[in-house]
Amino acid sequence: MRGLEEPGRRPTATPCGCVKPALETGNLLTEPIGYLESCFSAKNGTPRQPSICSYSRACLRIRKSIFNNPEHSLMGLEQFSHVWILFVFHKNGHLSCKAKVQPPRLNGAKTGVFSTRSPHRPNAIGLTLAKLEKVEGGAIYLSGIDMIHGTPVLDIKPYIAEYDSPQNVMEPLADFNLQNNQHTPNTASQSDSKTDSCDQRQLSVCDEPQPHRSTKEKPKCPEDRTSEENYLTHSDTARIQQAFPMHREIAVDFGLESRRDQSSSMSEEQIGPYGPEKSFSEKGTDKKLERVEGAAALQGSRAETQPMAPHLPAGRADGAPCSVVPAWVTEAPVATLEVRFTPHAEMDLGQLSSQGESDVGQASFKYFQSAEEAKRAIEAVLSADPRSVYRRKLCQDRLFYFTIDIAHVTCWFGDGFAEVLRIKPASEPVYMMDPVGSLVSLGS
Ligand SMILES: C[S@@+](CC[C@H](N)C(=O)[O-])C[C@H]1O[C@@H](n2cnc3c(N)ncnc32)[C@H](O)[C@@H]1O
Repeated sequence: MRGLEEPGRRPTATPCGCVKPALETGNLLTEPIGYLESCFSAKNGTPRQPSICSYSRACLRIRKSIFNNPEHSLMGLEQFSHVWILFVFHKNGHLSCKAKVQPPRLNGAKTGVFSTRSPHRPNAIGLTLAKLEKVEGGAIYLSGIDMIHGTPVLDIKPYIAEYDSPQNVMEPLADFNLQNNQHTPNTASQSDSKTDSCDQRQLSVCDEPQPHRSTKEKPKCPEDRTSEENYLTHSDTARIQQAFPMHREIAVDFGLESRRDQSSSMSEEQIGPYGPEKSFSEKGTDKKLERVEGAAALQGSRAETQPMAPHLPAGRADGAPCSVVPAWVTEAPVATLEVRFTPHAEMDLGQLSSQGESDVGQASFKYFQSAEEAKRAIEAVLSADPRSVYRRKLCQDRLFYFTIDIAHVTCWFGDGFAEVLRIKPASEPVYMMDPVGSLVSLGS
């Protein structure tokens, strides 16, 4: 921002020599308002976005150390159907990130971290739009979440479509140049053909991101980028999607000009959902993905996102779009998987749900209301293919495990399907503890 000094990470002195308070420099010392009790105990199997599994449930109790009467802080919230949850990606493993990441949907292609929902960002803050099931005393109950158990929550804000959804905003679109019936979106930045060695990584471990360059370090490599404009005409409009809370999308083909010359295929690669790793281009092109146009171009040994045909949501009365996302956001890199349960797994699930009724001391589901709901949740998680791209490509035959509620699920993946083999009680139910001295320091 022009005119504003980059505060860096040091306290800033005013002309009179006083040190500015941390708040003014943006070096906020946060204190979680609570720790999420979630049906997902670990990152593995946790949906990548809240829309994937509407049965994913969680509870958040406001800590008494924040408000003596936590219920006072939630007064009125029950009148909202959805809430924004701001939280810390506390299980990132490290406090560092890279300028470019490889989101799963880009199949190994890189894009700027700020154009993604990657957990690995300069301030490890997540933002989830969740359904507010109920408010009870000093606690809220949520569904459709993508956070793991124990996630420190920083804030809750009501979702207000009138403010939060561009379809309700009456101002002219700032992100588009509407000239001669052409939209010029702010396209993803495109690196030139030089290789940014900062971003070259070795593909060496399964599911774990490699150590990243600390954000405290100055970038060692110049970020040489040229931006390229991408034009869509109204008449060429390709897809309409309407953005509602919880991602109800309506996609309508409107046949737009795609830049086939630049972006005929997508690649897929990752370690962990966002681990920037060896690009898929190094391993050849996945035919299945070629249908996804305009999302990522593969250049030599690396893949970068290219300017692409954005998806236009249903427009306003004047025909202008309300919001735009690049095609890679809405085009799934792999088809939705069919989910099967072996008879053994079905039996396991039945036993698990009835355990609470018969066995003293054994808990039945904590977040699901029935075995049927648990089954639907497992189906939702698996049909979205929760594996990292690394696993998808290089560990195809390995069993995949995840824990949801009290169920420890073992499955395997075949061509176009996932099959649940076993469902056992999770060995360690996770109990919540309210850690003492749980200040999370941001930006310092
Ligand atoms: C891609 S992020 C998106 C989160 C949020 N909807 C957003 O856009 O900021 C969701 C993934 O983050 C990971 N995750 C969830 N809670 C986490 C936590 N507390 N610490 C680290 N990673 C977490 C899980 O692997 C999950 O699939």
